[in-house]
Amino acid sequence: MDETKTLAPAVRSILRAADERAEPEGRVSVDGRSLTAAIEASDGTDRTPIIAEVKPTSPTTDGTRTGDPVAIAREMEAGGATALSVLTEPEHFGGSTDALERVRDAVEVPVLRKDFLQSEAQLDAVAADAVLLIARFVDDLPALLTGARDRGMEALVEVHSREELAAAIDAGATLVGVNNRDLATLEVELATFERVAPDAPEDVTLVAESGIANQADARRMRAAGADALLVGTAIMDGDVRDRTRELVAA
Ligand SMILES: O=C(O)c1ccccc1NCC(=O)[C@H](O)[C@H](O)COP(=O)(O)O
Repeated sequence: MDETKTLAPAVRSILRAADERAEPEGRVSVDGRSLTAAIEASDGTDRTPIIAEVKPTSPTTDGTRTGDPVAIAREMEAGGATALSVLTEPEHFGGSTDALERVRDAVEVPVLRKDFLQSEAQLDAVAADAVLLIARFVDDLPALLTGARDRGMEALVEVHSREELAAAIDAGATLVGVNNRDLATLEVELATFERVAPDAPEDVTLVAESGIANQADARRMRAAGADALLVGTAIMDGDVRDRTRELVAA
């Protein structure tokens, strides 16, 4: 069966657009800031590591959020974010590689590139400290993991099920995000993280992604084993610095 048929139409459209984007020229080489180390730096403190996402829009967002990505990123950092996630997908998320470059120049924390990468060549579109690799969309995960590492970037491997987690671990992933959003329906269920997390080996750094709306959700994900939380909407749709600070204090 064609795997893409089980995806939401918006996700199929995202993947088609990614496929049609021109391949970057050249090869990036990054002296990356470690996302894993930044998360681990909160161990033994009362801070919740938050990866705050600069998210102009998305298929499930009404309208587009205006605001300079750099100004937003600075507010996130001032609110105590451990790292930032910047969308580089232009057509469905309003992101750009230019926004990521400008954000990375403006902040000191690690910056994750959030996109829908399917091939090694796409890693070269922009220098980031880490890249998201969605297990479900990548044919050869070990090759992409090696490709990212060879360029000096960490990889956050995103999974949505216990089977995908097992495949990610087999491929050598050490930084894993469990997406609470089902890319077949776009529904968000925090129970997804709770179902998948117990299968993760102790030495894997685990990130809970999507649908974390408030401090109660943040505490729920931490109780289920999240080492860090990736949050977009709840931060973007309020006072960015205050919302970040609240989640860091959860
Ligand atoms: O957010 C969407 O609408 C979306 C739709 C289709 C594929 C992916 C999508 N989101 C990507 C993300 O990973 C989220 O932006 C990220 O986890 C933050 O989620 P949230 O805090 O719920 O904004």
